[in-house]
Amino acid sequence: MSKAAAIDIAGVSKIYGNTTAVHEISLKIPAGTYCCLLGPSGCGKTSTLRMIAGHETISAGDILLGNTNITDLPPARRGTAMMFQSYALFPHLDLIDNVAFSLKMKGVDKQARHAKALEMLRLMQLEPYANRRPAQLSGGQQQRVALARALITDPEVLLLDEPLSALDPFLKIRMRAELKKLQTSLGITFVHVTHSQEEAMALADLIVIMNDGRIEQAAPPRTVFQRPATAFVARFMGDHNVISGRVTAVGEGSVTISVAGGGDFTASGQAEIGAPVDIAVRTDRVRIGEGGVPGLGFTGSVTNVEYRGSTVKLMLSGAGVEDFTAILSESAYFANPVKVGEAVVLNWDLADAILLGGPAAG
Ligand SMILES: Nc1ncnc2c1ncn2[C@@H]1O[C@H](COP(=O)(O)OP(=O)(O)OP(=O)(O)O)[C@@H](O)[C@H]1O
Repeated sequence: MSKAAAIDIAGVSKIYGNTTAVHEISLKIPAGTYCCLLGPSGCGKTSTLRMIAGHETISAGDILLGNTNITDLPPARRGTAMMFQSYALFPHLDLIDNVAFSLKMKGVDKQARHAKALEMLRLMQLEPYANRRPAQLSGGQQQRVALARALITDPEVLLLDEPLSALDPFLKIRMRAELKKLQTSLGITFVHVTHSQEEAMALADLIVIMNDGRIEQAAPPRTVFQRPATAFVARFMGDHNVISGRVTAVGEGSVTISVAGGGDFTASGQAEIGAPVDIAVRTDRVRIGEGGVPGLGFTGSVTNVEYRGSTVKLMLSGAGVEDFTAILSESAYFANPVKVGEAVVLNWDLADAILLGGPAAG
């Protein structure tokens, strides 16, 4: 196997006619990283992956792999390999010939390419099926063939476009674990496109959250969860309430905001008085039914209760905030069960309310 390479994306844009799909993004992915490009449909993640692969021209900027500028290199000379969403296996070829295909294109003789294909099939625990055709395999096995086929060229970087999207939920979780194991054992750089927050959190060393052709945040999963950089990230990851208001007071490392027609809330961070800002409050850190500190809670009316097994999700509104979510442990909820329409006192700690950057709702 080759060694891993770092990827340096420097001021890269993708323009299709009059659509700018990717706006001058810059990102460094260290060698050997499992990187997930995450974002809603149309945010530009597939265009970014395809530009790294060389399947799409780069409208502006440069992409480097290690020390090599690959911007104008053809796909086969980049040191990357791509695994496609649909696997794109040849139905009339057996697994050996499917896996050996790219070596055949390179003119490698039959004996050598079959030996290498068998080695790849062994790595994927598919050796017993070497003479089968793709239709005679399960979805998970077909995916492993596609992986073997991508890895046969000893890439420094493996690019994966929604590799788990065609699998049923159980297989998805199993294959997710296998992908992680494979990346760890090969040690090469993986760039994996997904629209699933859960998948990115489970797999990535580095999550890159994209929105409308731009990078909102690039950070390890735990940082994304604990310190979302922007309101978009906080909402997209779904573990935070986002409250919009204007700064009315500043303290040592904290700000207090006023919500139009509603309450005042304090959060850690710094901003200028009068600035429109967003703050995030962790949904799992909200307590109910206790007296609290002003600015770190409010009295809300329960609009929905969802039982989720180990937790209970409450939806509330009040103090100018709509659709506020509180995730309580099952025991905390059932110690004091509240019903739709009841008024509930909510509160949290300053550490669980943070000021967000990026464009504020105003
Ligand atoms: N070949 C193309 N020609 C014109 N516009 C395109 C082309 N490919 C993509 N786009 C547009 O560029 C934007 C980004 O597309 P892209 O496929 O990169 O997003 P994505 O985040 O991968 O979305 P999805 O998750 O739906 O695949 C979209 O607005 C899309 O319509």
